[in-house]
Amino acid sequence: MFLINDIEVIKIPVRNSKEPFCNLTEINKRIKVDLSMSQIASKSEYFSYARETIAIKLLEAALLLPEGINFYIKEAYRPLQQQKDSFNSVLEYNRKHYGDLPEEEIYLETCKYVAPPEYAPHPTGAAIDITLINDKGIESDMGTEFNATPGETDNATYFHSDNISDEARENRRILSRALSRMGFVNYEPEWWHWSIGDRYWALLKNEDAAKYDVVDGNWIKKNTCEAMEWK
Ligand SMILES: C[C@@H](N)C(=O)N[C@H](C)C(=O)O
Ligand SMILES: [Zn+2]
Repeated sequence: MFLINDIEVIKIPVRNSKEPFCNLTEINKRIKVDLSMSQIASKSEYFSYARETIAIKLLEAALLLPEGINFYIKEAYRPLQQQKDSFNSVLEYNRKHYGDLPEEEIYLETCKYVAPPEYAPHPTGAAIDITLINDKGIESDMGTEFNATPGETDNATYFHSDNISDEARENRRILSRALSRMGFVNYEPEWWHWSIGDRYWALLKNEDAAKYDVVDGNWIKKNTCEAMEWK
């Protein structure tokens, strides 16, 4: 398993595709978005936007889900400043919590949970944080809360953790089967984090480069997908 800051990941070049962003709230009723934003730090108006390829592949994946089960997006695009703030605050927390560990290990523990801003996929529009929800609005049991940390869950946030119930394991399998078939890759320390087109994806898929560079909200505003007939 690679961490998001491993040398094999960060040495991958980035191509800077000009691919537009799509609002994931507009795609299909099988793709729902947590509009409360209550479990994320970002207040960005573009938190539900991702690159067009992600939107297209997500739609295809949604149609593979069992009847009555839907995708539930928690966060997609995240501004770079938010990524910096989150990384620094988790690093600070870990310094207090794991005070007796060497700084290098504290840094690695932080990278399991939040990517260093220099290599982070959310500010490029390549990553989504996603879970499952039924037609009655009840989220599936995935074994941990969304955005729990490996440290506080005895590593149960790891996708392949054996430290979860059979039901949660089956729900993770449902999530993975649909997303993996459409080309998404998972970040193993977080069952909810999936991407296409970032460095992590390029490494796992043997691609010679990542597709997307960091953009800001002004760029997204000028480069949104044409309203298309998704459904
Ligand atoms: C903080 C969590 N939701 C997340 O997105 N982690 C990954 C590793 C990231 O920051 O890209
Ligand atoms: Zn994520």
